[in-house]
Amino acid sequence: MGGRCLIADADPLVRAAIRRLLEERDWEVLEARNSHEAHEHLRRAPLDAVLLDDRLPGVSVLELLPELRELYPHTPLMVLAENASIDSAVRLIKLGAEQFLPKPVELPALLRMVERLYEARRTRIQPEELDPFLGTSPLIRTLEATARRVLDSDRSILIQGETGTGKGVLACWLHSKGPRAHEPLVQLNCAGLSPQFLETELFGHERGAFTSAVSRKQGLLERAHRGTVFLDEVGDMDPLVQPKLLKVLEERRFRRLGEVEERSVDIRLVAATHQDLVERVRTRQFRGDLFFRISTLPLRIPALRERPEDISLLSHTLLEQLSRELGRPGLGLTAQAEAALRTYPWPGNMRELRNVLERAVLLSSHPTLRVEDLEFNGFAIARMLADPHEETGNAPEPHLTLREVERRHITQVLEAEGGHVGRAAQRLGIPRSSLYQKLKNLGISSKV
Ligand SMILES: Nc1ncnc2c1ncn2[C@@H]1O[C@H](COP(=O)(O)OP(=O)(O)OP(=O)(O)O)[C@@H](O)[C@H]1O
Repeated sequence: MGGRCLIADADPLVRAAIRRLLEERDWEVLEARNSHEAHEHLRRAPLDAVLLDDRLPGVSVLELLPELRELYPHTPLMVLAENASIDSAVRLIKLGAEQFLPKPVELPALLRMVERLYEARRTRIQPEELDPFLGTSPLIRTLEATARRVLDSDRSILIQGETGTGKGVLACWLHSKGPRAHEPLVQLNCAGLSPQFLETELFGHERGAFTSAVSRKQGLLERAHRGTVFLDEVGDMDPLVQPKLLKVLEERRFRRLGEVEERSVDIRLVAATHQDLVERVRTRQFRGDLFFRISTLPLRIPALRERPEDISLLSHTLLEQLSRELGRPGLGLTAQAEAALRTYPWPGNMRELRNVLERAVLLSSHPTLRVEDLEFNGFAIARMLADPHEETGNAPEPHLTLREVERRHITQVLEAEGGHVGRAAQRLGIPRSSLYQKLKNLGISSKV
């Protein structure tokens, strides 16, 4: 028995083809031609899957995804993407897409993906059950030791790490293992929020505090009383709101908007950012006093490429979780697939690793995932290994010509930089013009 699926795509032929496919499997299908209609359907009744065209008329999918993710956190959102690059795919996933499928859509792959994600919802492991310290590398061992030391303190914690390293997972762990575990954990992502929205979310407001404040609203701080507030992307917090947060941390008091009386509150702050906050303080985008207040207990999560020795263990653990969730227990990896996973630089870190494995579990039908199954949106990891039948890892490959080594290295760096030639040139330490010359000579396309 299927669930209810919304197809949001302007093309009637695409909608009709997907409708036919899903209805044959007993799904109830709804259609939307633009973002407005998609919102309408979502508002009316719960859905088990949403397929969104990345060029849906109306609001851009980059704005629509975070909105839908926030409003309907448990609905699987899948994007049908035309010409998606690694960069844009990482962005889509980060914004809340569960998966994406390149267009033109392969219908059997789509069906498998929708049905398996639907099944997986029932058995999904909750964030507080995830172990943020998987691995044996000195970097991750040190992180665990430091995190355990700061667990019982009431001081604010600042988690720093690149996108997708698991800052949210670590924040959940800190809450669920600490003394406030039985109190609420309230989360807010500060990125891109206007000062007024951020203020009303954090502090709440009284009725009539501003034109649209038709009723009173309790803020997140009040909801988190005695518990933990997790502020993600704190580096993006609007400078107008920063002094108000500082006051809460220093005095444990705040005011709802439009209220005269102050309220007292007892919270522990866990803040996270992927930005260099010292630099933001230097450029006056972040207040120095707030930085000192929140950074007494800093925790830095290493990027995956800083701890390649952990990737095999991480891959097996994630694969074990995913294959259970997706109803394919016991899936393994070939040695070549494992080598490819170790070789890839993972710009999207744990999120990307999880996504590549999830995609492979969803789409492959082999009991052991092969290097050919590890595909990141048109960029098959297999291509990184010139000869997919040969065992490779981080070890040097003396049989390669200098030209081949150069070609592979440039391709890898370019892919890690999402196809951005300027950034790749910088990383390779050569002028951009020289990199263009090399791309031409070596026959590498800059479009990844
Ligand atoms: N230790 C882990 N075990 C299993 N999955 C993990 C782990 N760490 C991270 N993930 C997965 O990676 C994804 C990203 O994690 P999370 O949101 O915590 O990262 P983040 O660093 O906060 O990302 P962002 O910078 O985008 O806010 C999630 O899907 C999460 O389930």
